Amino acid sequence: MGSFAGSCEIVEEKDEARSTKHSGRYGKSVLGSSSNDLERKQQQQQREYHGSLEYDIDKLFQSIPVKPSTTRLMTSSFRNLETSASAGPSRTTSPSNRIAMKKPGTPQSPRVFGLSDSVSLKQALRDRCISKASEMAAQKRLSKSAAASPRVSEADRIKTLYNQVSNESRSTLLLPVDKGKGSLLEIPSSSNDKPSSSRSVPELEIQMLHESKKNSGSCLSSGSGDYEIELDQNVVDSPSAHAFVEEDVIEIDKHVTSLPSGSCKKDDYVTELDKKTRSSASLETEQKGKLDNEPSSGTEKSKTVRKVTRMIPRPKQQPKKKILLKKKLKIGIVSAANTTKKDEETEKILCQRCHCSLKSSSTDNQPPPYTTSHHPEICSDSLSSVSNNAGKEADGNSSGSCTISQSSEAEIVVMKQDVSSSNDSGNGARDEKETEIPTSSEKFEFSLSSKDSVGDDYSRSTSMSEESNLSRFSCGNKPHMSMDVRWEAIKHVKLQCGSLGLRHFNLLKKLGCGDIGTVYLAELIGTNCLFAIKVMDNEFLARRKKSPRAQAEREILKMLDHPFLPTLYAQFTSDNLSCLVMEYCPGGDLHVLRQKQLGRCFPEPAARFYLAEILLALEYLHMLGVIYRDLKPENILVREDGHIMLTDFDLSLRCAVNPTLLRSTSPPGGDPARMSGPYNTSNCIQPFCITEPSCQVSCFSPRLSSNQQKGRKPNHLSKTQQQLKRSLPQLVAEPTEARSNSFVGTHEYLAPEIIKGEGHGAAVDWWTFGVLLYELLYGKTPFKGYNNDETLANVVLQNLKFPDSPLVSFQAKDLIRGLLVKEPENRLGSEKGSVEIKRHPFFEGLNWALIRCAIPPELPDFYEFGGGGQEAACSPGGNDDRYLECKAVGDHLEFELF
Ligand SMILES: Nc1ncnc2c1ncn2[C@@H]1O[C@H](COP(=O)(O)OP(=O)(O)OP(=O)(O)O)[C@@H](O)[C@H]1O
Repeated sequence: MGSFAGSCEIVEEKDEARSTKHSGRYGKSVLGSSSNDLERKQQQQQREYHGSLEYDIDKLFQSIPVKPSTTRLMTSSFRNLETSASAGPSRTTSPSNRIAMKKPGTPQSPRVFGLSDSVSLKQALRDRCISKASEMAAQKRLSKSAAASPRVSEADRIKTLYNQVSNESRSTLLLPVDKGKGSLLEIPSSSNDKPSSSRSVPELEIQMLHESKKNSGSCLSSGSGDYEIELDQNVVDSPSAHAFVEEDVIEIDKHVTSLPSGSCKKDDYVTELDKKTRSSASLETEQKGKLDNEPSSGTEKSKTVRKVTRMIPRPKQQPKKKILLKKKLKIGIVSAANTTKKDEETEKILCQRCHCSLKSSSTDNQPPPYTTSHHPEICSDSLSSVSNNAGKEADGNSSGSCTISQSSEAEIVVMKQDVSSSNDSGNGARDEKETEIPTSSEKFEFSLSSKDSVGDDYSRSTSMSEESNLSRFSCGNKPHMSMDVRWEAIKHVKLQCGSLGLRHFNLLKKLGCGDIGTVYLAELIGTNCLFAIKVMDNEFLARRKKSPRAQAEREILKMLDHPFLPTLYAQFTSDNLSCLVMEYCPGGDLHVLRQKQLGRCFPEPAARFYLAEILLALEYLHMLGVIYRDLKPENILVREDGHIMLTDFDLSLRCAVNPTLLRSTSPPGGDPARMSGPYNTSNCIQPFCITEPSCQVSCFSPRLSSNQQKGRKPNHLSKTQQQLKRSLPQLVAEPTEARSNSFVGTHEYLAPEIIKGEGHGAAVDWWTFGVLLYELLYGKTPFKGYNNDETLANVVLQNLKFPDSPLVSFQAKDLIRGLLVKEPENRLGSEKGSVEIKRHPFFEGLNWALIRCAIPPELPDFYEFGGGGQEAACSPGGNDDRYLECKAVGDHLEFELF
């Protein structure tokens, strides 16, 4: 047993007391204590010890020769370690290291050894084990490293093993908790302290990293530099762990490469990571502060590190957190390196605008969805639809500029939207064989019947771009019919057969024959879906110069998406026959239906219902820049559900329109003088006479039942209500500027300005609207003569007269008067269109927005399977003039039987 002094030197102060205590216990012979008691005790202990197993082992161990040089080296090595540990920041000893150093002197050890026998039994055993393990590790390393020294001392092996143990413990236990502290302990600050075998790899890495830092450009910011600091630290700390990191980095690199360069997510990701990694990197920078001064290139470094770390084996345990962070860092670096400034700007904009949907918006060339912000929003349901469609046209075909101006009479904002129609840009791409372009006009082409339509000039008509129409059309993008199974049926056939043709239909019945074509009831084969197919002979049309009319109709049909207008499901050309596949209306037309009414005229509520729906359809058409010009009962079809559908657009005029949202305090209808007749007086004797003008009635005002009306004052709304109603915005979508000199229409329905050839505009539709109301109520048109000429003369010259029977309300007659004003500029509706007419007392209380939900007038049970043709005219029918009207009262709906 020798001196214990050597051991005591490496014991920390804290344990010194214990050492002293132990040395007192075991070191008397060494120190030469003279206490008898103590000697006795020691002798007693020695006796006990000599008889113990430990003593035997100790003896056995002593018989093993220990090379003094090796022992000295070990001691000096420990000393060096201790010295280096106390020399600077890198000397911070890890807890695991401390335990290993202290073990030889711990109280558990029954023996201490002098310098010659300078290790205890356990220490010696440990040394043997360590040596063995160290040897194995060193051999492994030496076999891989060409630079490894052939002469590896036992102390070096211990140190190497220690470093490995230290690294492993750090990577498994300490890394997540204490990244900074446990990092650089075992890395000697001086290369002199390192055995050549153990320092080769990390040092090489550090050197290379330094080099790469020096060589790197300035493409990475300081933030990026932070990432590299982290990377370096990793290399220095744990080469094996770094190897793992590097593998992931390689994967990540691939991943990053596959990311879209303009990815919003990527940008966000980087930004988010930036924050995290910068904070963590700066934390580490504070603690390490050795390798992080120089800016570096992440890309270059990655390459360098990759080179180095490929030699390093991958450990079994992987510090997950660290790696995760690394992944993020790498992504940040690569994406930052790959993203140009322009890209960044774009990404920012896109991110702000669409957030997560950047990818689709960047790759998708679809136009943005039409939103209410682009188009005026209006109170009426149908008007919303109108607005939406108008917007679509604007977006698809014109500049669609939205300007804000102020109306002369409106006190608030006016939103203007220019919807300038474009010229015909060709024919339907879906209609491959069709090559017609509207070129000619037809002048004064009268047909035999006074009710037949006449048409001429289409030179002024414009059409929407085929492309935009097709894009909507091909998608079946008709919101009001989006749930219709017929779309699916047609789509299915197209998918199966590639295209749609007449061969896919069974023509069941001829529904009617018009001026430009014949309409058939048809069933799509294999489905239960019925359609009305309008078949037009292209040769015939060309010969009769009616191709432009067919073209105009097709163009308009494509645009339509409204509950009271036909839905065009498909169009195609088969054997030089142009076919339009439309919605089928089994209820016949209003002309036929009127014939079936008692007295051949509709009761006023029914007429009011139909007129209201027609008004919405016309409003919509005007909004689209379509002047219908051919309103008559024959063109108003009745659907299965009793609601109407306005058809036949071959005489329609297309024009520019400026839908305007108005909020006006002036009385609706504008000039009160335009409210004609006794309407403004109090001396009317009509049953539903309203003695005081209540022009303020908006489309949302509740309608009172007849009984209620009788018992109430006409002006039943409070002042507040009236003001509120006045302040509701109005959509004005009247193409007031449109002009045509064409002689088009049906004799009895022709407006004076058309007959006089002075040029006409949208007001002609309001004239025809008046004639229609007259006919529905009285069973005949107001200016009908013995022949067409007399009819025309009457239209221009004759004053409006009302028959004595049937009895018609004052409001109805007043509306007719307002509409059948011979001067178009004074006609009701000529200034603001449907807005003026909707507010007429005839429609008072009608819920325009919900009219499509209202129960229509009861239909006579005359039609079976397309009884809307000529056959239907002869069919007997019922005459129940009662119908339910749906209206909003407060928050709920009320139904009222009329
Ligand atoms: N969707 C439909 N559903 C049911 N019947 C229809 C439909 N479309 C048209 N019809 C019927 O076919 C007949 C002729 O139709 P259409 O008005 O389209 O022909 P046209 O040649 O345009 O007539 P016009 O001479 O007025 O221009 C109509 O009288 C009507 O009864």
